[in-house]
Amino acid sequence: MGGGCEAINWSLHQEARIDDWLNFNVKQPADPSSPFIMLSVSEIVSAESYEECRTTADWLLSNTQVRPTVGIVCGSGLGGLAEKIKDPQVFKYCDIPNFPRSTVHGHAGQLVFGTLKGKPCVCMQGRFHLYEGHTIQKITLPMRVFKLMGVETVILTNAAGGLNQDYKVGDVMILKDHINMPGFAGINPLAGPNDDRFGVRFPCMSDAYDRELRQLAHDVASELGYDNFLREGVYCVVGGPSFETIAECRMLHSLGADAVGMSTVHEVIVARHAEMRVFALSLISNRSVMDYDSQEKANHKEVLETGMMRAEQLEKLVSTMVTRLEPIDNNAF
Ligand SMILES: O=P(O)(O)O[C@@H]1C[C@H](O)[C@@H](CO)O1
Ligand SMILES: Nc1nc2[nH]cnc2c(=O)[nH]1
Repeated sequence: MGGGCEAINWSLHQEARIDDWLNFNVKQPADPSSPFIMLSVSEIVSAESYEECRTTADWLLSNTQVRPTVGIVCGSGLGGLAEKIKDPQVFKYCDIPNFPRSTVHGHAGQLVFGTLKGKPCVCMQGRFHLYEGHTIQKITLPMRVFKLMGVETVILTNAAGGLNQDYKVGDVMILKDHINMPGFAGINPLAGPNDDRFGVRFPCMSDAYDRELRQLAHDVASELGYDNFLREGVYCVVGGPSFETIAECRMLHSLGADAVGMSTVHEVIVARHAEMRVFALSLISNRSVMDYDSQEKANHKEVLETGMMRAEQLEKLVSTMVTRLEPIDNNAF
């Protein structure tokens, strides 16, 4: 087997069958006014291409003087962090070229540029999820836009169910690792042709959650007196939007997951592919139901309420961490 990409020698018969498939599956709608615009295979393959991300980054950079080095993603009910940004410049997602729309209650749907304790940053007040119907490339497009704008460190927050029975509602879990359940079925933001301008074909994920940033979080939390509700564990992402069954919670916990959510991991994979540093935390907004006799029921209202209850401490923790972030020394080896 040659070292490089082996040219595929399609037979005439195979090429004919591919043409048939393309004609059948990606033909233009019969009725031109049809709302269902069929994408050609090349458009599907190139969706959220480098050029699209570059267009979005250039549009944003031409509309703000801020040159962010830190990118923050606010999860459900955690958008208050963006309110702490000084001299904010706000862009609604619907006004940003190629950006999807936020549709989930508790996700404002705007990008906020400014400074956090003097550090230039950009904050997503609301994120995108697979269950909203967005493609996995679309929900992770902001990560690539962050990279192209010069962001070096991303801080991701989310609300998650507590699988670990020691966890209480309101605890904050630093992510030390993740389990990408959709990934086992091939739902991975890096699937498809790799664009080397973003990163390598097979990026390592065993170091996804920056050890120094995790230690910084522990140090800051101790200084702030947050040790009593600070945890560190494994986050498992599922597709949603339905919450887990009892059997699913028990399975995920037996697999080593401490918390379960519906986001974050896809963003982490793309951020690490682009070699940005990653720190992520989960607000444990509800305890996953593990017992068939339990009366508890996971619900989004509780998720948002817990976010409001813990918002102030989370904002203080993250903003203090941002103050202490050191620029990445690109000459370090
Ligand atoms: O964006 P995050 O992961 O914080 O949102 C969580 C997961 C679901 O989207 C929602 C369920 O309540 O909260
Ligand atoms: N999948 C999932 N996501 C959540 N987000 C907040 N709570 C939960 C939960 O219990 N399960």
